[in-house]
Order: sequence, then C-alpha cells, then structure tokens
Amino acid sequence: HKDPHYMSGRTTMVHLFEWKWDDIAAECERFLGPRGFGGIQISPPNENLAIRSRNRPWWERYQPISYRLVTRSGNEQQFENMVRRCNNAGVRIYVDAIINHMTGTWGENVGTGGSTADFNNWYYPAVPYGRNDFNSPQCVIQGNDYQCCADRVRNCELSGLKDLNQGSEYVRGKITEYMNRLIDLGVAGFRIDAAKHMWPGDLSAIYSRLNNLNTNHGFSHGARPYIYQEVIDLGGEAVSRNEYSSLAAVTEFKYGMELSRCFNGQNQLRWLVNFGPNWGFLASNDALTFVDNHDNQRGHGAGGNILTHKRAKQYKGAIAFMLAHPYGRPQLMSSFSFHDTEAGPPMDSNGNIISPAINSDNTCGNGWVCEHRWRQIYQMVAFRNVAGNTGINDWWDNGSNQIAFCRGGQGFVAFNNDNWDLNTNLQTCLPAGRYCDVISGEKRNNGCTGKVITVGGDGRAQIVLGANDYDMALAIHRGQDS
Ligand SMILES: O=C(NCCCOc1c(-c2ccc(O)c(O)c2)oc2cc(O)cc(O)c2c1=O)[C@@H]1CCCN1C(=O)/C=C/c1ccc(O)c(O)c1
Ligand SMILES: [Ca+2]
Repeated sequence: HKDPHYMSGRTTMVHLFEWKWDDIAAECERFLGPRGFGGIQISPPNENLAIRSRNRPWWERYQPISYRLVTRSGNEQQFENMVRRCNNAGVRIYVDAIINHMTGTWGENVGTGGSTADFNNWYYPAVPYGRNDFNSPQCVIQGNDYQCCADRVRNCELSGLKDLNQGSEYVRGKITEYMNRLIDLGVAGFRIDAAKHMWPGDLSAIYSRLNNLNTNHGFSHGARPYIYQEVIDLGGEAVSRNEYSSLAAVTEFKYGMELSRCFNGQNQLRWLVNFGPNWGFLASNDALTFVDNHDNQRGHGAGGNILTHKRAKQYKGAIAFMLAHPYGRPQLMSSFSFHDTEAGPPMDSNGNIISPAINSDNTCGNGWVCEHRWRQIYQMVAFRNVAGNTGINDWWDNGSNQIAFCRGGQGFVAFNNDNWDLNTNLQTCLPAGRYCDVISGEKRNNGCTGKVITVGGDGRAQIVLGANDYDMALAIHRGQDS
C-alpha cells in the first residue's frame, strides 16, 4: 500500500480541493496530463451533510451522511467519467475516504443527495447504520485525551461526529463495499482521513479486504491501492504515527512545519543539508509530504505557522525545495481564495460550486488560486520527474541562507533567502551548454524567456540569485538546454 502506481516518469500529486468532477476531467486533459503530474487527491465523493446554517463551510465535506456518490462535486456518472478521462491522460485519482465517523448534529439533517438521518438515534437509513454500529458508551474526545488516552482518541467522538465502530464486521463490510466500488471505478488509492482516530488493527483488516486495482484502467495485475493515512503527530501524543506506518504510508506533518520554518526565516536554509529521516521524519517511502494542506492552510491546523499561497515568494521557495529534494512523495495544495477560515468554495446563489475560469495566461480566476498552475510550481514538477531516483550530490551553502545542490547529473537548484545577492561559481553537475532557468521563465522555441545559465565543460556555471529577485530559487535540468 506504499506505491502510488503513478504512470512511468511521474512523481507528484496535487490536491484539487473542492473541484468538481467535470472540471477535474478537463484539467487532466488540458494541463495535468501534458505537464507530467502523477495524480490528484479529490475531495470526499460520498454524500455529506449540507450545512446551510453555516453557509456551506469547507468542512461539511467531512460530515458523511451516506456512501452514495453524490456531492456538490458531481454524481456517480460524472465521477466515473472523471476517473476514466484522467487515467487516459496518465493522471491517477486518490479518494479522500472519511470512514472514522458519520455526521452529527449541526442543526441540519439533509445530505447533498437528499438523504436524511436521525442523528440523535444514530440512524442513517441511506447506508444503513444503526446504534450498534457506533462506539458505546458515547463519549467526546477532550483536549488532554490526545496526550493521555489512546483508547479515548479512538473510541470517542471528534467534535459533533458519531464515531463508527470499525471493529464490527458489519461496519467493516459497509466501508469496504464503499471503497471497493471506487476501486472498481478505476481509482488508484485513498487518503484515510482521521486515521489516528481508528485502531490500526481495524484499519489493517479493512485494507486487506480491498480489491486489487482495476486492470482495465492501466494498473498491473495484483496492484494494491496506494493508501496514505492522515495521522497528525508532531510528537508527544498518546497515539504515534509508527503504529500506522507499518500498514501503509502516513502524512508527515513535521515536514511542512519544518520547511515552513526554514523558508519563513525562522531557521537557516543551510540546516537543510540533511533534511529527511535525520530530522525525525518517517522513512522516505512511508511519507506523504506537503507544505500546507486543506486544514492547516487555514491557520488552526497542525504545525503552527505554515507557509501558504498567501506568502507567495516564500511559499514558492518551499515548494521548489520540496519538489527538488528526493525525500518522500510530495503533494501540492491547490486552493480557493478565502478570508474566513470556515468558508467553502466559490458558489452561486443556489449553493452550486462555481468552476475555475482559465485565464489567457493560464492562471485561474473565479476565486480559485490554482497554485499548480503557477510556473514556478508546475516547472518543478517536471524537474522532479527528470531527477527520477537520483540522490543529492554537490551540496553547497554559504553558511546561512544560500544553498545549492545537484540531483545526480540530471538537475541543479539554488536558493537565496539571505538579504544579499548570491553570485557564485558553482558545480551544476550538468553537461556543458546553455540552460533555461525554469523558475524565472521557460524554454520557448530555441530561447529562454527567463534567465540563461551557461555551463562550462567542467560543469561549473556563474549562479546569480539577487536578494530582490522576484523568486528565491533557480533551477536547471536536462532537456531545458537552449
Ligand atoms: O473547530 C472545529 N473542529 C474541532 C477541532 C478540529 O478537530 C477535527 C479534526 C482534528 C483536528 C486535529 C487533530 O489532531 C485531529 O486528530 C483531528 O479532524 C476532523 C476530521 C474530520 O473528518 C472532520 C472533522 O470535523 C474534524 C475535526 O473537527 C471545526 C468545526 C467542525 C469542523 N472543524 C474543523 O476544524 C475540521 C477539521 C478537519 C477536517 C478534516 C480533516 O481531514 C482535518 O484534518 C481536520
Ligand atoms: Ca474513532
């Protein structure tokens, strides 16, 4: 469950948070496929409670009312169409699976597909679930439970949510029926939401009942679903990520927290020379890495002061480092604009999600940020693909916030977070030639729209990164020589 089954030569996933299925299918064909993206995490496709009293907050997608495939993103037919078109474009689909709980009382009781439920009696007819499918006695997780009591973290309720008993054969059956339907429709794997709140033994039993991936969608025979478990664990809690990392991959929250600290100036970039397991992170193959995610980009999630698109220069620097560095399996966040941390996606007066507009310069409009369409980001996806499974070599730093390194003989990156210019002759590990910097521009016809770096026969080049340049990174790689 630790292999994403990306199409060959692809390495990176993007979370198209709250996108509709029809728009995702189009994005696979017009952008993500051609640009070498490996996969997409989609918002939960199962029916959720429509919380109109809170003006459709983003977290209503995490309030399941049934496993019917009908949400504001689309219905089952649109879902099937998206998976087929994305797989055909070489882009895999990963489903955000909300299997720890069902919605509780939020003053509403109608789902996005019209299903209703009687929360006070734990009755969900559209599944169906009844009282003995949930943990008892009822209890609610308190703040200090995270430090003291691993059993309460698993058996008690997250805020206002009814806590399923995954130890029950019937509940396991309903969950695996839901996940196997998605596998048969062609998805490549799952994000397991709130995994920390479920027993590893129960999750293991569920994972073992999942079908192999559907060979009609280009997966090899016997391929197992890629599973990455959301375990928010920055250390010091009763529940540890190590209980889950033997079963499948785990979200490495320390990664984005530490990288944010380096690129927002709290730590010096030179410390990144041994970034990876030496910093207490999971083994590379076990780690799903990211700078920000849908929860912590809103400020109250795990990790404290996380960089997001709102601090563009530092964010692009951190993302470029994540994509240039071999550790982990990276996921990019692709957001909608927000001021209110509860706000859901852009919607019309009927509560329908508004599609992203694609501008003439290929950026997004209509309230969608589309970080994945920023040149400094999508060009580094291509860099990571070219770097393949090479390691890091020829690390250089200036003793503070100027660093550079090679990926084998495939690529070279440099970063400058000091407030004075970087202007140094460095080893790029590349064959002699003129290379386009993929951060400040791109190769067009036979020229570069941004910086041009001339590499000599000894692989060395004069690297210039001004403290006041628009971006703090510079990257060149094979195939981008002009
Ligand atoms: O103040 C809130 N929640 C209490 C503090 C955050 O606790 C939650 C955590 C949570 C937070 C920190 C932890 O260390 C942890 O183990 C769990 O995970 C969730 C997962 C869900 O699927 C649905 C949820 O409502 C939650 C949730 O409320 C607001 C209002 C309700 C939703 N929500 C939220 O803030 C929703 C947050 C949310 C939603 C989906 C996620 O995948 C997620 O990571 C967080
Ligand atoms: Ca639970």
